[in-house]
Amino acid sequence: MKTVEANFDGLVGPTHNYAGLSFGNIASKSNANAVSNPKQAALQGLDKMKALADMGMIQGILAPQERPDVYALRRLGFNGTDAAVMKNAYAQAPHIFLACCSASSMWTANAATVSPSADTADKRIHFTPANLTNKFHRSIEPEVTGNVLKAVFNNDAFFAHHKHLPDNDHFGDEGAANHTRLCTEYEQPGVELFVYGKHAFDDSQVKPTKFPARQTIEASQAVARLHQLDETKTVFAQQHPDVIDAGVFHNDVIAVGNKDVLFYHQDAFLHTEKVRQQIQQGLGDAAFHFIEVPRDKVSVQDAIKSYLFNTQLISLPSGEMVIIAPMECEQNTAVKTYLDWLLTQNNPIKRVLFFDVKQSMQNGGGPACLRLRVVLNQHEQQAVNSACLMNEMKYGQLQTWVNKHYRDRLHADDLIDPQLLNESRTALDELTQLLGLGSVYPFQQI
Ligand SMILES: NCCC[C@H](NC(=O)CCC(=O)O)C(=O)O
Repeated sequence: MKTVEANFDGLVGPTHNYAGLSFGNIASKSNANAVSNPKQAALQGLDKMKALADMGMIQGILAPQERPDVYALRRLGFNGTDAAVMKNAYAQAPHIFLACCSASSMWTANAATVSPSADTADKRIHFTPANLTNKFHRSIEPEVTGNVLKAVFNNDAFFAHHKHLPDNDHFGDEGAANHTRLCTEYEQPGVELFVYGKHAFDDSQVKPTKFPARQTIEASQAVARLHQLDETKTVFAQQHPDVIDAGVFHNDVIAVGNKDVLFYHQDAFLHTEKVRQQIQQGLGDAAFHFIEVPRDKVSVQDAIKSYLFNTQLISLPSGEMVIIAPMECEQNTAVKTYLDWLLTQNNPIKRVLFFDVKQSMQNGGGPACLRLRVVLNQHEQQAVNSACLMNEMKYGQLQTWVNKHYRDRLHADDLIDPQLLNESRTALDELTQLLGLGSVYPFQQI
């Protein structure tokens, strides 16, 4: 068994909806109040997972969270039965209520930052759940995310789990969406690239002025310390404030890397040349491919609309590198022309495959947002909870599970239906059995 990079995708939760919760994320804002289809969203996600498993990739499944989050609503002063909590919250504070209903844990690129054992001093894989402090609806994810990760990577000899960083904007952390690991072979020590949006403790540094910078350098540095990374192979790069202001709310909307390739937009970083030098230095003499997409071929606007960089750049078992892209890339002329040209060039990327993840895209989440990457060597592969891995049987079971429990139409007004909470809890209880997770949800622990 070779060392490989596995993808753990988030299962879309039964309350998937469009509430316009993410200021700075253009798709989320422009689809606010649209009617969603949780069933279709979950099935689209499963299809992508199954397709990657069929290509010979290790594909994992991460369980969604319990929503509406009545515990958060109780902390905010709503009381009575669960039904009363939901009804009163919706009547008195609809925005808070909707935030507590979001299925946003589906975007597991924001679940945690993960450092492979080849990069860490104690040679274990390190996980730090992201605190996601910048958005209230996401800041209520990290506890359960930590529970789920511990249930999937449940072996202290191989996996080290940290608590999320202090819940404060100074340590705003969005996880793997702002973290890329580059290397020659997965089992070799790599360079870990952390991309941040602002300095929290130094006002003299530039930062975006229109939209929030969700990740601070102080958070990235803390994660690097916790993960015991080699300083000579750790790079901190500032995302260009102008692209954050244009709607690039995470680095994975403007750059993606895999092995010896960094595929990024010309405007992604504030000091591009320095980033390139530091990466190259960290990797020593090894040949590296910087694929920079010029703005005159693909504008930042087209990159945001199509999610060209929110693609998964994966290495198949054959060694061939392919791009897993959303359909929107095929439909955007500038992007499709660029991709066709890219495949004719001398670089490791050989194919592009297009997937329909529209239900997720409408909230600003492309294929790469839906997955958390975990490099696993042979022993680590055996230590993972195998019930969380995708295969023919698991695919069938999960499809049946979704079809049984999920609605195919959900509007904001439907979210106060106490029946939806019951349906979700019944579904999640069954899911924890299917995935062998034990009790990870608050409703299972009371
Ligand atoms: N990595 C992609 C994350 C997308 C996510 N969208 C949202 O939460 C939108 C939810 C809504 O608007 O209903 C976010 O912005 O963090």
